[in-house]
Amino acid sequence: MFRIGHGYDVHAFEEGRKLIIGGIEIPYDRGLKGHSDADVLLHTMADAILGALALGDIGKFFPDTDAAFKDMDSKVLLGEVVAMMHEKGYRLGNIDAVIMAERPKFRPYIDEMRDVSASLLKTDVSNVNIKATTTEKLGFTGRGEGIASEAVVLIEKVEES
Ligand SMILES: Nc1ccn([C@@H]2O[C@H](COP(=O)(O)O)[C@@H](O)[C@H]2O)c(=O)n1
Ligand SMILES: C[C@@]1(CO)OP(=O)(O)OP(=O)(O)OC[C@H]1O
Repeated sequence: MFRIGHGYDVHAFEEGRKLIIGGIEIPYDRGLKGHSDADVLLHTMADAILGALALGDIGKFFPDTDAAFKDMDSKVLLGEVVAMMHEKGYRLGNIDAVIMAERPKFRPYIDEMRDVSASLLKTDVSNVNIKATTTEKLGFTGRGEGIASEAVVLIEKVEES
């Protein structure tokens, strides 16, 4: 049995923070504001998986009012969501994600992001697609106020042997 899920997340830029996207640090003059490390891409992937499982969203499991999740490494967050998926008897089929930002240019970092994500998702890298787009200077991403990300995921029930 297959189930699909969708994730969407936004974080505003903030000076004095590291820019962490897809589990890696991207050289840039500012980072993203958040209770955690604000890894908008990994949050989107986690939300997509929770969506496919009809379990809600990451804010339900990792509330931003809980000091335990302050400055949390989002690789840990995604790892926990993947563990939930496995506990429910599903594995990842494939995931397709997009990062929306005017700057920086993500293309040089996409392969490393895919490798890190695939390892967290416990799947082969061929099942993970990550792309980036500007929004042609339109909207909050176009004005350079923040970064948005979206992902669609397919998960499949593991057959009992
Ligand atoms: N932050 C970004 C945005 C885009 N890219 C890459 O550039 C290509 C062209 O972007 P358009 O918005 O003009 O379509 C896009 O296909 C990405 O490969 C990027 O690396 N980082
Ligand atoms: C990850 C969490 C928890 O640290 O905080 P943020 O980094 O603010 O991220 P967001 O996507 O707003 O919501 C999930 C949060 O509860």
